[in-house]
Amino acid sequence: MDGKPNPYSSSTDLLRDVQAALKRHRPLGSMQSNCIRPRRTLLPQRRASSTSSSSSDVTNSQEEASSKDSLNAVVPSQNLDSQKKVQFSVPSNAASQDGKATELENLSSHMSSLGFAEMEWVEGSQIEAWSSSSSLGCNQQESVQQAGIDASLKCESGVSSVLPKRSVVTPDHLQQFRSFLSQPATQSSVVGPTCATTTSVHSTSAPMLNSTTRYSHFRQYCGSSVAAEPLGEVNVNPCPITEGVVKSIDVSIQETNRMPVDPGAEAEVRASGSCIDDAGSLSKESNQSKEQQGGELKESGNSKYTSCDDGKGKEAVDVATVQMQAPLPTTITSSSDVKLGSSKVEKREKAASSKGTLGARKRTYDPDLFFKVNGKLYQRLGKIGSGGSSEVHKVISSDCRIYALKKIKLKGRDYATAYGFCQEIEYLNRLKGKDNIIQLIDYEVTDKALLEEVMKGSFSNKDGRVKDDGCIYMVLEYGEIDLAHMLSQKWKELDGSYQTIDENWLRFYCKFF
Ligand SMILES: Nc1ncnc2c1ncn2[C@@H]1O[C@H](COP(=O)(O)OP(=O)(O)OP(=O)(O)O)[C@@H](O)[C@H]1O
Repeated sequence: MDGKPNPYSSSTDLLRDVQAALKRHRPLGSMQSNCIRPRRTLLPQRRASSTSSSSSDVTNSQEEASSKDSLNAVVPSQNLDSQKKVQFSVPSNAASQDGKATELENLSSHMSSLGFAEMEWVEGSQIEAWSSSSSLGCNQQESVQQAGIDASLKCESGVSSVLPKRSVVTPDHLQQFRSFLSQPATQSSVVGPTCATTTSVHSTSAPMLNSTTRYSHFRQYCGSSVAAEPLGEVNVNPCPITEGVVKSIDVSIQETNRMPVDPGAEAEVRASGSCIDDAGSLSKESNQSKEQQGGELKESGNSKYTSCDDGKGKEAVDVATVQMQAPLPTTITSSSDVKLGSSKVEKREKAASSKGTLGARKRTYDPDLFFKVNGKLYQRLGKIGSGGSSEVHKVISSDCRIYALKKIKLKGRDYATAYGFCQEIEYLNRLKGKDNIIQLIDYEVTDKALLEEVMKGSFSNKDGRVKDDGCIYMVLEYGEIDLAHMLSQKWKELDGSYQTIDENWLRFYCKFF
């Protein structure tokens, strides 16, 4: 036919070749899944014919072609278009697919002459699919140039991973592709995941994102709320952002150092200082007032800090109060100044009210809970015992020491008895520093004239009685046990027996009591 030598000498050879061709190019719809393998054996031929495609490209293209075959088999209505597109795409690829295309052309012509019309469809669809898929690979620059497309842009923008899935490259597709390429590069990030990082370059949301990120960095590393800088500065270059952060921090620090000393704060400092003094004296009197004093000290420390950090040393703040200062808050803004102002007023009112309360408590205390001896308060912990004219209580002092406080009521007693009670004080004073003697820590006789006579050794008012509600307070060392308790316990142990207390035992313990 057409004057060309007929390679098929007989119909048997022709049929054998046709069967071989059918095996190689049978549509996937009529084949089992494992029938794809013989087609892969043809890869060396295609690879040899292709000068620019890599092995991976060919493999991918072939697989795409297989899927294309199945698509064409399922949708035969596209057969006519496919045949047309074969004529469109084959010439561009025929040169590179020399052996394969020639063989298929020959087969096609012979099959058509023999009336195998379907063979032409299968062949055409196969070639079209193969050529279309291979022509859309990243390295198939010939087909890409035919479409007027830059292959590098296709590969970089990730189009290569999308287009091969399309059935055929039609003019509409090419037009869409051209319009796609004419769009700004920012949208390429939407198509290809590899360009996603470039989205923020032209994104309108990027400034907000950057400023937010920068603000969070401020909060994270500086812990201060600094006014946001203009967005333009932020988005031009990431480096200035860092500089801006540093500058802003410096500004905030300078503002901190330049904070003027508030006269009100100074007065507050002095007021809190005097309050400390008062509280210091009160701490000796009451533990409750001491707790309040601690709260007062904390407040004064906080309020004092802003005025003391001026670096000029104007404020003569004692070391103790400075050590109690709270850490400097890094947030210094106008709003914080307003808050500081209001807090100062509140603190002043609070200090005034607390000072009034402290003054009231300074004068009054619960006599059932506290004993006052020579201006010192002792809190009652419990009653130890009682004697003929007194009662002894276990107490704790302001320096947290435990004592025994003996209280002798003088009201209504005759003067001679009261005089005898006061002599006990004199004797204990004489035994100060002696071993095995309970030490007298402190004492107070409310009737000062009585105590003076006792100390002088004079006794003028023999028939008189103590008129006032006088008491004798004696602060003693606290003894765990005394001889009386030792003897009572010993008698309990010997109760019911005919034994008596061992004299040696009695001598031994009498040395300690
Ligand atoms: N310093 C002390 N430490 C511990 N307990 C004490 C102390 N002084 C007294 N007591 C206890 O208090 C109780 C009463 O003591 P107090 O001195 O009043 O007793 P008294 O001397 O026997 O009586 P009075 O002296 O009135 O005749 C005693 O039983 C004693 O156990």
